[in-house]
Amino acid sequence: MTYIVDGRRVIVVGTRQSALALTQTGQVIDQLKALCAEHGLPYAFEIRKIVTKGDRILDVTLSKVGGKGLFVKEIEQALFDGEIDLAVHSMKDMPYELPEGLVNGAVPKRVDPRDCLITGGGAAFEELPAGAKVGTSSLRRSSQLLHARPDLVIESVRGNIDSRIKKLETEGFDAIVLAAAGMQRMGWEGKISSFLSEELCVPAVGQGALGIECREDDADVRALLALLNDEETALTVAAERSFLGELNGGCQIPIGAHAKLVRSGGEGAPVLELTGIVGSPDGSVLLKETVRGEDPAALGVEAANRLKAKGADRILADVRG
Ligand SMILES: NCc1[nH]cc(CCC(=O)O)c1CC(=O)O
Repeated sequence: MTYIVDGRRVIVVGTRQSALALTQTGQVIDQLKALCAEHGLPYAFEIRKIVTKGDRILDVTLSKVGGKGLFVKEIEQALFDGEIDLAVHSMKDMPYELPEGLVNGAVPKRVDPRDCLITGGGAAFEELPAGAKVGTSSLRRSSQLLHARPDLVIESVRGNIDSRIKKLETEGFDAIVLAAAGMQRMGWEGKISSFLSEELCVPAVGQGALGIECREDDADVRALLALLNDEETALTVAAERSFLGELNGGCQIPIGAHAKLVRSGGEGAPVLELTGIVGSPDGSVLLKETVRGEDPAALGVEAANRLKAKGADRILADVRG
């Protein structure tokens, strides 16, 4: 199955065709090439573009179709078929459970996890006029923004980040909410008007991080990817994903979580702090818990259980309908 050119194994990297997917895949390949040079590893890389079901129906309401894994199914099939050897995903779009035979080979260092606003005049959240029209299709964002500012009018805006930014003007929004990470990876930091603090708007699970999926039995690729893994990001993302798993969440559900290291592993085990939220889409209810501990999986479960004790299950059942 391995493909050799001039005595070097060619690692085929699968990607979706959106500008963001292509950009972040290219950035990961550049990092892998640098690691190969540094460690004297003989690999070459090739990109293979894959059109997923999610890309074909982007303009249909994703939440109605049941978005879970919509962007990853074809990519996983290509991994199983040996058509590709690894795939770079935005962590927040990666399903909680990977199929048997595939693993997340690396969690590279996370970039900015916050959400940000793109506005016409560069306004901060607090400066948005009363009744401002804010574009987001994320129930997590609408819940938290309406909780802070019930006067806002939230309207859905879909598509890739470039088309969402265009809709700021063409559809008369006062602001569009996007993940800062996507803007940063595209080199569009300059278009960010202001950031939403992690206290005001708890980010999506894994926001700002990537995951790199590969075959469990591909020893070459796993050894290479291990060099790209960032321990701090892997730990914090593990806590956030444990929280999401315990609440049975997908990406169309008003759940957010953000973990950070509050004591590095210098003396003893690293200590994590995890904040999780579950909210109603209209912002009338916003449940939040912050917990600290050493075990990421246990921390996610603890935060989820505390929210369940406050009624999170009922909110989620209402959203799921
Ligand atoms: N749901 C779409 C998506 N998936 C990943 C990112 C980029 C940010 C990231 O990698 O966390 C975005 C865009 C956005 O939410 O604005």
